[in-house]
Amino acid sequence: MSSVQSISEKVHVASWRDYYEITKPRVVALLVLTALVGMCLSTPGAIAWQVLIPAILGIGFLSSSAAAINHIVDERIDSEMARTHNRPVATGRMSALQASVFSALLAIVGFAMLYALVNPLTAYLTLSGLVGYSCVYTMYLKRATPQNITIGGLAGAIPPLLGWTAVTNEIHPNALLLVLLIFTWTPPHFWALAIHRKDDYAKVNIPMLPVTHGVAFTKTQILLYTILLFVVGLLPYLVGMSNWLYLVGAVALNLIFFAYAWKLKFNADETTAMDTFKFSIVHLMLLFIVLLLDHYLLPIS
Ligand code: HEM
Ligand SMILES: CC(C)=CCC/C(C)=C/CC/C(C)=C/COP(=O)(O)OP(=O)(O)O
Repeated sequence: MSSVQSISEKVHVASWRDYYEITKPRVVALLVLTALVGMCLSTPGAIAWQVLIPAILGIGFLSSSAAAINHIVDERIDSEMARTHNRPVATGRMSALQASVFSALLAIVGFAMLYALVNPLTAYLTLSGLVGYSCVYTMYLKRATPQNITIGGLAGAIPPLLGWTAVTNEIHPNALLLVLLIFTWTPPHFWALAIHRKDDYAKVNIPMLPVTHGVAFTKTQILLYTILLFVVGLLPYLVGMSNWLYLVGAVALNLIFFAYAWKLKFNADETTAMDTFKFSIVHLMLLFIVLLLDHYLLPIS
């Protein structure tokens, strides 16, 4: 490291790129997509842009704020793990104060937009997602129990409900079904990565499942969750919320996810865990796109 670089790090020279990075933009993009699908599925009609735009921005801002808090709280462990050591707050390019001010601004603007331009129910539910992820999961569960991500996953699963309530101002069972889909998807999504990064988590004493219960047990759990996800994936069709197009898409995607999990359990090579993790992201994105296509191409009368 050059001396210029080390001096600039000490005075916390954060660029716009660092601010962007601490919002976890790709995670938030997928969260917002699931919220958008929740909005669209809540009504057969079109969504008024006066609701659509503040809802998407408000949910996006509060999720980004939560992601920034995660970077602040995890400064020490992030700086010690290979995957995260170069993060803006962990390296010191950005101070915790800078990140806190940025996060607070995002939270205030996001909450105000939802409260004033969407509805208070959506504002409070989104705030509960922020508290769930940044306080309950990051500050407590992550460090306390190997079931951290199964329970904490509820915060990341909530966006379809937020989209739904933004349009209808009510908590509908179908919206909860979309939440359940993401809730069931989260363990195989994360544990596949955790297997690959097991040594990182062990080094910083974070009790992720592969560290506490071993890789073989975690692989079994991943396989079982993909079976559960297959069953949960049938529900939108079975309750009459979605049509055959969704059913075909969900069955295909969930079978592929199961095949990855099977390979991971019984025939893994060194790339299988990361391949499974990467596929999980494509899987969720396509699943929600299929929900959307099904909703608009094959409307339920
Ligand atoms: C408690 C629940 C969850 C945990 C513990 C978790 C964990 C992780 C971790 C550790 C990464 C790697 C991040 C990195 O290396 O930068 C990741 C990536 C990702 N996650 Fe999750 N995740 C969760 C829920 C979700 C949810 C609900 C979504 C979206 C609906 C999501 C979408 C993504 C995406 C898109 C990436 C790729 C990010 C990138 O390439 O920059 N995750 N997740
Ligand atoms: C308002 C609302 C819906 C908030 C939810 C916000 C949100 C960003 C959820 C994503 C979950 C996630 C990426 C967890 C990983 O955290 P980690 O600390 O285990 O992963 P890391 O080591 O990569 O930081």
